[in-house]
Amino acid sequence: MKDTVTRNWALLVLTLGLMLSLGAAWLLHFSEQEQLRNRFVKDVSDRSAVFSRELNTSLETLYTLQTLFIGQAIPRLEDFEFVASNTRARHKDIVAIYWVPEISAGLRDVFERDIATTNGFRTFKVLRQQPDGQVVPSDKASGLHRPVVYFQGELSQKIPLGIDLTDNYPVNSLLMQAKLSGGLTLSSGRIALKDSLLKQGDYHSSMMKVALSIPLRGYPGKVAGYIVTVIDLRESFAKALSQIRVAGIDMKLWDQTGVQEPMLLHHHVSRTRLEIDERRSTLVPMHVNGNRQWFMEALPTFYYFNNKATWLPHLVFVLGMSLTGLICFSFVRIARRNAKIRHETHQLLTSNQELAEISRTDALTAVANRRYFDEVLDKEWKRSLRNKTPLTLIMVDIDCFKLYNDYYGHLEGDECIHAVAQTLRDMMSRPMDLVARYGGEEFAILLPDTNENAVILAEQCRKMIEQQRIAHAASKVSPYVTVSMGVATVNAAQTLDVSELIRHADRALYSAKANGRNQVVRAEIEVGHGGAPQLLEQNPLIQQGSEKRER
Ligand SMILES: Nc1nc2c(ncn2[C@@H]2O[C@H](COP(=O)(O)OP(=O)(O)OP(=O)(O)O)[C@@H](O)[C@H]2O)c(=O)[nH]1
Repeated sequence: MKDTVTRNWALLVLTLGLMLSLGAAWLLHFSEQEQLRNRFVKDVSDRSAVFSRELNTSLETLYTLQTLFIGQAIPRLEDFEFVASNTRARHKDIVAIYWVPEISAGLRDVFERDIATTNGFRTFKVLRQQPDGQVVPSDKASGLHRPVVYFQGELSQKIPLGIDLTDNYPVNSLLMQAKLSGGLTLSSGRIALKDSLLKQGDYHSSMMKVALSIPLRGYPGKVAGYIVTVIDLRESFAKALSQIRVAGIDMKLWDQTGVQEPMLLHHHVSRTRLEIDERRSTLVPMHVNGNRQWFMEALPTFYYFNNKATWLPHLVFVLGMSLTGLICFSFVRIARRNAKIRHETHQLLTSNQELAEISRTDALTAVANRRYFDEVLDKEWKRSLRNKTPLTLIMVDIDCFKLYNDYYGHLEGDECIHAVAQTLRDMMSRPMDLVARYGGEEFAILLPDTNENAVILAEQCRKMIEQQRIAHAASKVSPYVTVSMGVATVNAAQTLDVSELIRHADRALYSAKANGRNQVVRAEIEVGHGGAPQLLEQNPLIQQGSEKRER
């Protein structure tokens, strides 16, 4: 029972410990992840801000090219190249710059001549691309021309000078939007100028490009123009990211202007090149000039979070479980120690009981010894006094026992004493009746709450012993072992001493002996006015044994 309680308590402590440890570890992990998440959003916002700033700075520098057209309608190639190459030197993400004037077909000849004259060219022609890919001088009679006149940039971006961009739909629409907005205008998505024009060449599809235009005014005859640039977003990213060292995040730049499907402009792959944790991606709006809605999508790799997560939640869990284990262990140890103490106490109690039993038992006869008899007599006497109940004492003595010893020897004598004691004990039916060895071959029987009728029991005992037929060849009374008994019954009184009871029972026994042994004699006692008991007569009313001998 106690073991089950201990086990249940230990289980309860274990369960609570497990729950608390798990809870604490989970809370810690959760708050740590929350912190990492916030840090991630901050990192992404920082990147997006730096990237926007870098790109805007590059775009804004294009306004400087407008200075070329102050005070003159057609700048010289030399001047254009100087300003454009300086701009590109400062902004590595600008890979090419074009000047694209807008002229009416009627003014084409004048314009071609002015370009040639301004730059000392032998000739300059506005070109158009035929369906077979061949480039020929334009023969358009009406409408507008938007030819590429000056170019500064990487050769991979170079297209034939003079080519009319009105034939190129995506670029042409970009120029018209720029004209409408009157400011910086970003193209929708990527436009590969050269591919669109020639459908051949050394264009690198991995290069992400964005076109920008600035409307220009001033040419006689209401001619406007544009500056178109090609921006390598990879460079813009690289430049921006070099300022913020955050590893483990993939970035995607999306254009979501108007209602169109989001268009992927650029995908920056993290240097770690590890697996992406899509669930934690986040979108950040970009603030880039050019009338477009761009978004930065940040996709963290598992590395980003795992690398920053600490071992603290694990440590808390392990420590919690260790503490729980320690408590359980101590609990079980204490319980075991208690069980051991309980067991030892029980053993001690049993031993004490055994010792007490031994201390009050006569070793030869296994009935109560004299010491215990005295103890019980005292208690019963007091009880008799309290309850006003009679108390009877029977003194028993084996007849002619000296002769028995002499005849059979002491060992046989011991056995005889043992047999008589057992017979007397077996005759007692009530648990409170006590048979004790009073000394030598003499016994005392204490019968609480018993009146003079005790002589009947005494006589039955006497008979029973005689009927045992224990041979006693030397006896003067009978061929078998017999006993004489003296019975005394009193009602305890304050004035009476317990020794009186013994004395009267002794005297009655003496009478039984004197009267010929093998008989029961009852002491007649009366308490006088002075309180002293008096033995009125010793009544040998119980007949002697049937087989008598000469004394
Ligand atoms: N074997 C044995 N003998 C004992 C023991 N205790 C006392 N005796 C003997 O019991 C005898 C008692 O004898 P007595 O008191 O003279 O009386 P008795 O011979 O029985 O004669 P009556 O009592 O007059 O019938 C003595 O010889 C004791 O030695 C004992 O434990 N074992």
